Amino acid sequence: MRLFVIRSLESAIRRGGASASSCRRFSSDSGPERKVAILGAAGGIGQPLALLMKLNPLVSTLALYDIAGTPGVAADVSHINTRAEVAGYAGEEQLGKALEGSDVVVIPAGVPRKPGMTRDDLFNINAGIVKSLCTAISKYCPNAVVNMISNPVNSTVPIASEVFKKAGTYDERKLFGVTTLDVVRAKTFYAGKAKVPVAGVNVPVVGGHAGITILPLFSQATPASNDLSDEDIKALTKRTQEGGTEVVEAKAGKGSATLSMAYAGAIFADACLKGLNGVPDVVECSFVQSSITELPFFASKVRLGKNGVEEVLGLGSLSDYEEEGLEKLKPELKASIEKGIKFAREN
Ligand SMILES: NC(=O)C1=CN([C@@H]2O[C@H](COP(=O)(O)OP(=O)(O)OC[C@H]3O[C@@H](n4cnc5c(N)ncnc54)[C@H](O)[C@@H]3O)[C@@H](O)[C@H]2O)C=CC1
Ligand SMILES: O=C([O-])CC(=O)C(=O)O
Repeated sequence: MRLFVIRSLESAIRRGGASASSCRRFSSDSGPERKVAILGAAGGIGQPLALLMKLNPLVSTLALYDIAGTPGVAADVSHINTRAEVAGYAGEEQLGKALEGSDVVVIPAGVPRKPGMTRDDLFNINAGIVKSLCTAISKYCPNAVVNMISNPVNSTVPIASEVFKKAGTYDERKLFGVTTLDVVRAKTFYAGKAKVPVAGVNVPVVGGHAGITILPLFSQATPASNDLSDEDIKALTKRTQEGGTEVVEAKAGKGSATLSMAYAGAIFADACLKGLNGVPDVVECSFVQSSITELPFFASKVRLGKNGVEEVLGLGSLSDYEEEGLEKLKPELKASIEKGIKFAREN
């Protein structure tokens, strides 16, 4: 699954090189028609994510929406000779058209962090953006699977759930907070430390998507490593929890992770599409409505299917260090969830 981008690139190149018919739509080996909409598509994440989704052979229609700038991004991406038909939509009056008929809506709309800020500092601006976009989703594509990237994810997902509930369109199986970047980071950092090939590494990351609420479960990492000390595990955990801040500081005021996030977002959207298409055993970590802890939303492994979440998988057995991390994260995650719910109910 991790190789889909490379495979897509390879197959795109093969098609491009095969014959003049490469400009036709290829659906025979790509499954059913699937429309993906990206909201915030002209942004730092949105643009590379648009590129990666254009390379995904499961996508037949790609709608790129932003408040401005999307016609240029769409014209650019549309020249790539892959299956997806691309259209750009700019401004609120075009949002309905962008959303109509969407199977998957990916939302990287909103402001990113600058050094010194927490993700929660983005709440005041991004909560309103997410609320208005979700209101439009409930109107124009109420059955779509929603992939929420906009921060703070720990609050924006609960906001989305409340908006959908108010509109009478909430299906808890179809709302996902995208935490894939935490998994991507945990895999990379673990592979580097354990000196194992990164392509075969798996690490579940649970909890939420901010600071200590990000809880990588290195005790369940595969392949297992006996060479890592408790100190190594603590350092890996901290680096995963602060991966976003590492990028924000390195970018020094020019935003947060965009390229790695686009990669992670493309992996997660691809998993959702595979699930919708009936591919069995598609499992990814995501922040979803959950009853595996006492918190109403929680990130854990979920099995994806034709209707979104098919099964929220349990946490498995945790080390003492992870148990401690789990108890520590709960108050912060609970407060962020409640903040989102309160905002949506009062605004
Ligand atoms: N879930 C995760 O793991 C991650 C989440 N993020 C979050 O993703 C969000 C976007 O980050 P970037 O792309 O770097 O920011 P950016 O500022 O480069 O792009 C955001 C885009 O959203 C657009 N936008 C603003 N209001 C909108 C609206 N009402 N409708 C549609 N589009 C709208 C802007 O015009 C802009 O093009 C931020 O909130 C950031 O914190 C970033 C990295 C990882
Ligand atoms: O750190 C940020 O603000 C962006 C983000 O969520 C991440 O990179 O994990």
